[in-house]
Amino acid sequence: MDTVLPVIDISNPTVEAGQKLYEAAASLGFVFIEGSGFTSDEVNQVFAVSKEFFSQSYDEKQKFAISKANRGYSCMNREVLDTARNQGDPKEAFNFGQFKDDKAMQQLPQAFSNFEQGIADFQKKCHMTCHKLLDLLAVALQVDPAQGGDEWFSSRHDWEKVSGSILRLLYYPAVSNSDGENEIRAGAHTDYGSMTLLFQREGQEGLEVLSPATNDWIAIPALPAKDSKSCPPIVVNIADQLSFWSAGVLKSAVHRVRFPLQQVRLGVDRYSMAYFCHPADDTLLEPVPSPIIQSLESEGANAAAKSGDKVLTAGEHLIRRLAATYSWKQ
Ligand SMILES: O=C(O)CCC(=O)C(=O)O
Ligand SMILES: [Fe+2]
Repeated sequence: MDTVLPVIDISNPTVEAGQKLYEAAASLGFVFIEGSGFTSDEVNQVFAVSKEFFSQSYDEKQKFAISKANRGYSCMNREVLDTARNQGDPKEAFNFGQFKDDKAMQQLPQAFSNFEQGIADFQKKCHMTCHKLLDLLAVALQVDPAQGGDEWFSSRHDWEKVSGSILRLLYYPAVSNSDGENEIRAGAHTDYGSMTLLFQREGQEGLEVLSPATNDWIAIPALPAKDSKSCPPIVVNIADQLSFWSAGVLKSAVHRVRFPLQQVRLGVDRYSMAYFCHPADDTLLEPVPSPIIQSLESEGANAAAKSGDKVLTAGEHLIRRLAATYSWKQ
């Protein structure tokens, strides 16, 4: 399929699929994947409970207000993704932290506690999809087999270990003013972790990526599913920690959400879901043993290692970023 982004079938994770993923990750940093194994039913069920939750009153939702651990409900205008704009995003979100033995480690509103197993399964499947993508990237980057090879990245994203990984449900209410087209729904930002999976719905577009080559905003479509059983292609983007780690070889692209004119006219809401995959908190963001990455001595983790500075862990890296977004004091 020809779209602004390549669509990579990962049902058969061949070296060619890995090469294609790597090329996309090293250029725009955004790509579509299909063949992930998610069914349309699985995805629709999570969208359904998301809608149920967000349709409740402010007071009801505020009972689960976001904690310093980055879990819970973030209300309209709470989050300032683009700190240069100094203006909150007109969107709502609910963050699920990690589950343990299929149980949430946070208090859940009823819309979600009624479907706890479904959310736990969905989150784990997201994480395992990221493992698959990380393995494909490690192959393409020729990571030294003696030091972990294909599993160099995924072994640092152990599902059982504590990490900043978050499943986030997002709700962007329709805008009523005619100038809505110019409204930014989620300010320009890069994501913080290793990579993000983004589930969108047809007819609710709005995601845009800044092209490093032309400095233009590229509208990302919401593609239809290839058959009635599978979910639509999922957007994957590289995030800051993987970019830093790979000495900038993999690109963490700036993106934002606005409402295209057509959506404003129709008055549609946008619902999306993002899985932010992070390394385990205690992972050292040290140089990757890849011949492609090692030569870049003045970048990211390579430069930090060379300067003799303390090597940051993924957990420390994340705390710095969250403090900026939510104006927390460190
Ligand atoms: O809702 C979207 O499409 C994107 C959201 C996003 O980029 C984020 O929450 O980091
Ligand atoms: Fe994002």
